[in-house]
Amino acid sequence: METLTPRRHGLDNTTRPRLNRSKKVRVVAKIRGFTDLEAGPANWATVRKPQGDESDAVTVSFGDDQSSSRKESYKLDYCYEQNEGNEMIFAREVKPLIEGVFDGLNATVIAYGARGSGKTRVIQGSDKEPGLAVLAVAEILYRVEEIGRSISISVYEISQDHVYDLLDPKRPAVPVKSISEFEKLYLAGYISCKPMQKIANECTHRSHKGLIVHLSSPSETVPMCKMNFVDLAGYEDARRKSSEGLNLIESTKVNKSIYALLNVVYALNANENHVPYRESKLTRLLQDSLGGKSRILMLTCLNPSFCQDSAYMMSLASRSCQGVYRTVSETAKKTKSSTRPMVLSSPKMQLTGSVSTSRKPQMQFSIKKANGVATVIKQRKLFDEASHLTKSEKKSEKASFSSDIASAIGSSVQQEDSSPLRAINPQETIVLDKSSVSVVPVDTDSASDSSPLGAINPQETVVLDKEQAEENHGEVTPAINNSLRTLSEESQNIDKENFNSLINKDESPLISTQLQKISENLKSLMSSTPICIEFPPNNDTLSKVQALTDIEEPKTPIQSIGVSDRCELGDMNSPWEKLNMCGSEVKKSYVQNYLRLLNTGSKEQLKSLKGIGEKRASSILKLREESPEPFKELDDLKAIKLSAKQITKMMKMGVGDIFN
Ligand SMILES: Nc1ncnc2c1ncn2[C@@H]1O[C@H](COP(=O)(O)OP(=O)(O)OP(=O)(O)O)[C@@H](O)[C@H]1O
Repeated sequence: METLTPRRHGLDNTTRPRLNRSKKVRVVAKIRGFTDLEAGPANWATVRKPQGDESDAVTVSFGDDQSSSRKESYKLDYCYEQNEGNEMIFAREVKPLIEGVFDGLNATVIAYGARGSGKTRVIQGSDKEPGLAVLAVAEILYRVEEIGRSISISVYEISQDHVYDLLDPKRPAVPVKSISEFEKLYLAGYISCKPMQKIANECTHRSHKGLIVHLSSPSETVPMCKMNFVDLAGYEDARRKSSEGLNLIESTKVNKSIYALLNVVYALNANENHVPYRESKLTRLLQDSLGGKSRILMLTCLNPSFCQDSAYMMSLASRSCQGVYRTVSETAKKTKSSTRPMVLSSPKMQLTGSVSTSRKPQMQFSIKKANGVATVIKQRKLFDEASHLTKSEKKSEKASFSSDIASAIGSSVQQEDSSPLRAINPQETIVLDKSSVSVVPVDTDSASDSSPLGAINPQETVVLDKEQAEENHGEVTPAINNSLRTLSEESQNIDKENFNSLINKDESPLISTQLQKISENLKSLMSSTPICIEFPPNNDTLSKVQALTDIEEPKTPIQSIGVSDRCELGDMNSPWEKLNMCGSEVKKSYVQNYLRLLNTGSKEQLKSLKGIGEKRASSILKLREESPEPFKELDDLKAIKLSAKQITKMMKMGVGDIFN
């Protein structure tokens, strides 16, 4: 890369921002240029820019008017197309942030998007085109020289929740005097093989990379200012890969930190009282450059060749503009799964593969142990990997947070109801598998945890993989207790007593029996997916979960979907009620696992199901090509020409088999 001079790159002080940049967060998109292997033009997205008033939002629409019955449109502050390069983004978006940095306001530029969507090319640049970070440092250096201040930089990487200093771990920041010096340090840090990679002897892992430019303070009374550039690891829907072990954990962590960041941006944009910085290492690290009077530029990178993950990222980007713009959806008459646009799909919990049939909590409690690391996370979650809702759940979620979720999952469902009612429903999934033991949430959607109102419906889901379920045959409770003990010992944040008592001894024989039956029945259905059983909640569990998660007792208990639709918490005292409760959970679990199989099973597995022959199996596979998860609820089976009556019959037969 040639040495930069501000003038050569149009960075002289006469280049002033044309737009009013008083907004705290700007969310823009960038459609990357084509690589040599790709051919243009991209026809999956239409960018509509406002005529005249540049402060109006830009609309990006997905789907083809002619062929698709449905079209999704998202509003953002701006969308840069292929022909609009880094220098233009710099002049319009980054330069105003630099102005702010010299006025004492921290700034953060974050590039995020699907894998290969051009994030690095935008932030770091290439031989032909300098990236935003390089252009910004050139500009800052030019200006500090004039006013006698100085800069230093830090370059770091976040991999698997560990932060690595890529320059000099002994020094918090390394002074930089010229752009060539900067490029040498920055690019060297960028391409170096990091500690994690060295250990694994390979350089292919995904990680977030960040640059902090520290601007010295002009006097003791004025604090030092920072400008951050973050190149997030690419989002990838892990369901499409048979991710296992480290890859799956890595993927899950990457995605989670993207959601965590978006949650923070949303909270900041919406001026919420609580901003969930503690959700991830990255947000904690950036906290002082995101909060307060800092300015943020969210740059959603889009792949010009259609990519589902890009579209999904776009829906999230638009979501983080909530409060400023709303997602626009144009839904045509047909709403069958077969016609769903790609962006409808929301990735589900990947780590455990567990299926939750109950309502989505707003605050989650998570205890995880993977690779020897145990952490406890309490999160509010607007953006979530498990943001899937059944139809009936959607109906019951007429509070405003329903529309939040719908937008977050890219759904066209638009709720105008802005009721302030929110619910809190902490859930836990206890996962036992050979490689790791973890207690993780049944990852679900959430809304603001600042609402004073809410329902608490704690449920525990025991997930065993098939083999283990077979091996255990009713040994669930001791196994869980062992896992919990390990977890309790490893985490200082967990009260061992409380945890062990989460398992209600009275229920274990029943659960064990159910587990055994389901295990046997689902054997034919499941190849690798786990089996899921849910414990009914009770008052004891409730208080324990509350104690552990620090969740305030709701002032007004509100019934939530699923278990508590039918009975008050604490009402389930009689064995008959408990049995009923388990029965309903078993049914739900069966349906969810059945749908999961339809969404993931091989053709042969599909054909082994009652009512599904060659033709239907082929049409299921075709639907899956169009949308990664075409079957979200039983109703969706109509897309493969099954009537409601046939579906009910199939389910009855299936559930009946449990008792054969
Ligand atoms: N504007 C562009 N014009 C042409 N090719 C581009 C452009 N931007 C990116 N590319 C190419 O696209 C590919 C992916 O780019 P890049 O590495 O920047 O993506 P990324 O989103 O950072 O990827 P990852 O998710 O793996 O970190 C590279 O081959 C790059 O050269």
